[in-house]
Amino acid sequence: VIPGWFSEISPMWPGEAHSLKVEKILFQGKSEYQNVMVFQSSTYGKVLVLDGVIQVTERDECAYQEMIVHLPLCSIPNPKKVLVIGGGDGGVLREVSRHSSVEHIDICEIDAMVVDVSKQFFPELAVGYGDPRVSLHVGDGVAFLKSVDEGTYDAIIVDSSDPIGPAQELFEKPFFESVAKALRPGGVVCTQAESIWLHMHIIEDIVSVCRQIFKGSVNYAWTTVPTYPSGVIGFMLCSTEGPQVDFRHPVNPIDEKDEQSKAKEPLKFYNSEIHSAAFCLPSFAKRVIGS
Ligand SMILES: NCCCCCc1nc2ccccc2[nH]1
Repeated sequence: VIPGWFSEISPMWPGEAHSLKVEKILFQGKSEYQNVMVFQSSTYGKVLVLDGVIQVTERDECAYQEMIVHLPLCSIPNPKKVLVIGGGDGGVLREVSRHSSVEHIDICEIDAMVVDVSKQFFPELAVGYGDPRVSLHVGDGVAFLKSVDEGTYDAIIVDSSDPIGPAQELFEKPFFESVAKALRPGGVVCTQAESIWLHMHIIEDIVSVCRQIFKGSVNYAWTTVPTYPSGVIGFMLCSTEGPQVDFRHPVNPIDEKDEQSKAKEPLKFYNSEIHSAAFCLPSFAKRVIGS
């Protein structure tokens, strides 16, 4: 261990470790589910770490939060009811609330410490909790989905950590089946779906499960996040049977028309061109994922 540096060593990326220079450790705790740490980095702002894995940094979180939200929500004409599984830092909520058509946002986060730590150290992420349309449920997303009526949501966003730890069940077939049930016909889901450089086997399994369950369309998109190992992370975008969803051509572009977005910081990463480009894959990934 080099003093003053945080190295992200994890079985999720064997043989490599991204490092950030540490100015000061701001919080260290152990919740019911995981170790939680916040530190001030020298060049990426504040950093949230769960069980030794970087979840967000102030400098590059926009690339992840904006894409995981606007790729699904800009692909359907009029999203009204949205569910977020995970996402306890609040960044996803901030992005969903840019859509003026949205009437209600449920968020189910298993770890209350993540919510509290975000409110204390990441105000520009936790701002998402201030939206009156938001209702927070602290608990297991698997159980929450079993409790909702069929066809409740237009969109479900699964902003999970990784299959090692509390989020493990969010990568398994029963969970995807309950997501499909909770969506209306032509509803959409977007899940955190690992890295094509590191996790092609995990992605292959997720794609095959999704193709069995989601009879609309199944797509993989990706973005660049410098503080995620391999510099990229991807998303599964699926729609249920019903009104066709063409994820590659946003029907509901987000721009200044949404008065909510006027009240907010302008988008730093997402735009309609990068939306379409996100679905273009390198050949080694296309062979596995299919187009
Ligand atoms: N909710 C935050 C999503 C990121 C979780 C941590 C993480 N960081 C990653 C880097 C590469 C591939 C998958 C990853 N998963």
